Amino acid sequence: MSNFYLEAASIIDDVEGRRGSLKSLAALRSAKSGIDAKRLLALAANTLSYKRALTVVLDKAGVLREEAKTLTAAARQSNASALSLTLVLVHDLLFTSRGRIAASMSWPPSAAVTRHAARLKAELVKLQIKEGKVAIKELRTGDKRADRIPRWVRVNERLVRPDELLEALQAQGWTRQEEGQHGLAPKRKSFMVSPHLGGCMLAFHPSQTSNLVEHHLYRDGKIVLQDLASCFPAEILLCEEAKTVADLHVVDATAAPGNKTSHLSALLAKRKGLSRITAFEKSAKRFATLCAQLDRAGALSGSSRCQHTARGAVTAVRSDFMEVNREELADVTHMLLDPSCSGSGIVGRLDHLSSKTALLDERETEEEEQSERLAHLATFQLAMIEFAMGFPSLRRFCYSTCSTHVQENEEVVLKALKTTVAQSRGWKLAGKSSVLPSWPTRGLGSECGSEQGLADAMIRCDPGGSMSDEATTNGHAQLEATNGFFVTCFVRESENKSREKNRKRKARAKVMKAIKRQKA
Ligand SMILES: C[S@@+](CC[C@H](N)C(=O)[O-])C[C@H]1O[C@@H](n2cnc3c(N)ncnc32)[C@H](O)[C@@H]1O
Repeated sequence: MSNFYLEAASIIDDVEGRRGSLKSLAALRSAKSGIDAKRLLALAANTLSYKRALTVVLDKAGVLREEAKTLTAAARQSNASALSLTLVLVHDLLFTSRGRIAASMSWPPSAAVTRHAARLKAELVKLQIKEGKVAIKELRTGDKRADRIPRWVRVNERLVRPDELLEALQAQGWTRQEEGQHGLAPKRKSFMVSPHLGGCMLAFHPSQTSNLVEHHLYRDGKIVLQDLASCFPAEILLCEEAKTVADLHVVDATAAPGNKTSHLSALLAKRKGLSRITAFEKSAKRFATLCAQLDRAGALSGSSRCQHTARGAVTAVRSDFMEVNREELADVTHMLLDPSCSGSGIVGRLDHLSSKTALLDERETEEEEQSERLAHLATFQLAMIEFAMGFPSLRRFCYSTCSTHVQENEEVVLKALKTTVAQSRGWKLAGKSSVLPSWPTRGLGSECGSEQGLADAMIRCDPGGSMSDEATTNGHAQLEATNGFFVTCFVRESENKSREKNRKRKARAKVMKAIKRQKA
């Protein structure tokens, strides 16, 4: 137990010293100590999100002054700071219902903090009164937008029908809440059904995440915890093909951890006609996760859980997508391209907590680094799109990111449309009518010049929800709250049409050249 607090304290110090992200540091410490990474991550993240309030309470109660010797000596054991160690202990003393700290009372630092329990609790109440915060969670300085986003759950239609699943949930005491009933967000023991994506997306109260993860429906792969926005690419990619019987070969170019791949698979399983998916992943570690997720979802080709239908079965390949031989994949008709990105749309990342304490000159360096990083990512994203555009039989592909940056979104897409391969092969953006027209927030018009059609062909989800007028009037506001996301869909004009367009473009260029020559 004592190790648990020391490791969590060290993670906090390392995050604040910018030596890595919370997640990666928790994984590292877990590998070294054998302590569950999720528990470490939860304690470090929660302590950080309450750090401001905890520091005030700690200071007023004088714990660090009075117990400096004990706390400093213990913290030194793992090179953690006495402050971070005290914060994690006080966090558990004040905020965990079962008082986890009681389990380690024989450890001097736990005993030292517990000696001040009454004073610490009194200071916490005083702070709540002073700041007018009725609930303790209002003292958090974390990302408030996270509270607005429901815990989105996708019904895995490969293994269960939505009506069957709703019945199972209701039989287990969950109630279905209609939109507008008791406000705009799902209550604790209820769920709502999204008006988007044909009834397969359910919104739960965010506090239900751990209940859902432990639920057998999750373990059996019948539900997938997946953000609403993250389900748009597969839906948009296949919406035109839902009723056709044409054979499809779909590629997921950058697949792990596999949420979008398993969604693709579920959509294809419902469709008539032959279909298969090839999913590529470059990283060995993430490839293992991909296979495990696909297996649980009953989508991994050849696995016993995938036997009920071969339609939409996934062959997972550990490979760099940019090195595949496109001629060997000459029958690929559709593709998802969801490359690595900055992840700036993901709500709840605590990176901002440490940036608040950064010195000004550090911040300037950071901005420079950030713009370099974005430029690097955008170059890689554009290269991926260009590579995809060269697949011989590709008809339609979706490009998506969980970034809010224009550089990774509108800018990359507009550059891609101007590339030689796009022009020569007739790639353009699919119109709004086949790109989830019901979704209210679209690409940034200011970035797309005068062409409103282009912006409308793109979807943007604002982190934490758009609060668009339409959403608010329809009572959907929280039912449209997602992480930040961007998606658009490229389609290929028919060969003849694109050849004709090319011919005209060349003819125009020739005339322009002749005019210029005459003027000269
Ligand atoms: C944003 S994540 C994909 C998330 C996934 N689509 C999902 O919804 O679960 C990007 C993934 O692409 C992988 N990746 C990056 N470059 C790649 C490449 N050249 N070939 C294959 N995979 C790549 C990364 O390792 C990472 O797992």
